[in-house]
Amino acid sequence: MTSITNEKLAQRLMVALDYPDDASAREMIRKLEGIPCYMKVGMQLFYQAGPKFVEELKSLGYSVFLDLKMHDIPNTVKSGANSITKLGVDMFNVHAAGGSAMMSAAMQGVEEALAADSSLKRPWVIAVTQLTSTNELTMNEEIGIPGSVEDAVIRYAKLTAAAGLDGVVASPLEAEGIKSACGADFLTVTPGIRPAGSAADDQSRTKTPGQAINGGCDYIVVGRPITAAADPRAAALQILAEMEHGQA
Ligand SMILES: O=C(O)c1cc(=O)[nH]c(=O)n1[C@@H]1O[C@H](COP(=O)(O)O)[C@@H](O)[C@H]1O
Repeated sequence: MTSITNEKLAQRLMVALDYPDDASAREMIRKLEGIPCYMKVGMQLFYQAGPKFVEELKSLGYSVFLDLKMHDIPNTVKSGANSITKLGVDMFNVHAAGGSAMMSAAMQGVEEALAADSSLKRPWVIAVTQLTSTNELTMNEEIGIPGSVEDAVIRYAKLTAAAGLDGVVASPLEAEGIKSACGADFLTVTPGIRPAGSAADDQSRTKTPGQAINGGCDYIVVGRPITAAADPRAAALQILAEMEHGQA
């Protein structure tokens, strides 16, 4: 049976609270009560529920990944990162496609917030490489990046590491390559997680929770396989069990 107090696993499952309002998100949080996990707040929920909801999650004791995927000119991303750091989140992201000046500016925004308020904790800052919904055909023919997705992801990961960020968002297929290119301590946060037999939905590059953990992913991000399940609590426990035992 899964030990739901296992702190290590608690730091490795991130539940994507992709909901249109705080009431619906709260209902899911209630169903998952006692299950150790990060909570991920994305654009849909944050644009409706805002900083207050982040505060609520923090007061409930959750670690929070604020997934707003910033991608703008360096000065704007620096200011955004500064504001996000003041929210007290544990992790946030930018797009690596914004380039190294933009990513360094994000880090500067974080540092300035910390310098102004010593009670703040430094959040992990990570960069999205190629979205897990992207396949090679789309990347080559629509986005205009040649070569394999893995090569493009690793190129972005190296750029991200050089800019001083803590890690990347990538698919579980690329985690091993990222670790060998950027070092074991460079974080791999991986959506595109689908338990065996579940629908891929709009994800293109997927692995099961067990395969992801075996493949060196540090954190796995799971939305619909938990939130759209008939019994979300059972689905989350099943994923934790698979993570713990490393089953495919
Ligand atoms: O940054 C992210 O979290 C992210 C990056 C990416 O490349 N792919 C991706 O799916 N995500 C997010 O991860 C979650 C995956 O949700 P499900 O597909 O429902 O498991 C969603 O909230 C996405 O916004």
